Amino acid sequence: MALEKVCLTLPTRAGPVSILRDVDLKARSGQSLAIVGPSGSGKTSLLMVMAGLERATSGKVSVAGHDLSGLSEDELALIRGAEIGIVFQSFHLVPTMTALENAALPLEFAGDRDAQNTARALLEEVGLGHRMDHYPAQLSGGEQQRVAIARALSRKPKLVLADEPTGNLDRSTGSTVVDLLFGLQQRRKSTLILVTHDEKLAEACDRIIYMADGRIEREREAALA
Ligand SMILES: Nc1ncnc2c1ncn2[C@@H]1O[C@H](COP(=O)(O)OP(=O)(O)OP(=O)(O)O)[C@@H](O)[C@H]1O
Repeated sequence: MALEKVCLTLPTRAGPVSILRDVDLKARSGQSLAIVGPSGSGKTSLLMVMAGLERATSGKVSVAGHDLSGLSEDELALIRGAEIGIVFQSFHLVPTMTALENAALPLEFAGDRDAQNTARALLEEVGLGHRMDHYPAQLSGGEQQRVAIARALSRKPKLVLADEPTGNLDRSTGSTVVDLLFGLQQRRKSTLILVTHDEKLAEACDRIIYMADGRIEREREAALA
């Protein structure tokens, strides 16, 4: 994943607002990065640009060797599905689908005939073998987040983006979810980029990126790296 001189300017009633300014960032496969910074500093916007959910106004965004800037919406959607896994704070599961159906969804979309079996194996891997046929409302927050992680990682994406993945969870459930996320990321050698306000979680990543006012202010290696 590489960002070169990425700027994001969005129109508002009060005129254009500069959200990201000249952001340069590179992350290798197998690396984990924490994006930290005050509220409104542009962390989520940065994640959205990396995910191709928001188009950079200028600069270059590359994911798994693809330059996202020149792509059509359809091409972007294909690359997002194949190369990028996204985990949100609020789990975004489909309420009318079971854990298994939710986890299998990206694989079904990709036409994978083995979708159900792969999803079943993934749910076992995240410790939910006994909850496959439960609906999201019948699962705890930590269990729902584990389904969301299984779903995000089902197509073995090279880039995993997580926005406050433990934000809605208590400390102990949060740390189970984090261990799982890091474990899967390391086994798959994917790049993990997460936005967090949790210092402990940031220190568990390889690098910590500090954002302020739409810019990368500084970065350092994490203490535990
Ligand atoms: N669609 C939009 N239109 C205009 N301004 C926006 C839009 N989305 C975000 N912003 C502004 O961009 C800035 C960065 O927002 P962003 O959500 O990326 O910050 P953040 O660092 O993730 O904040 P938080 O920690 O509170 O989630 C904020 O000032 C926000 O008000």
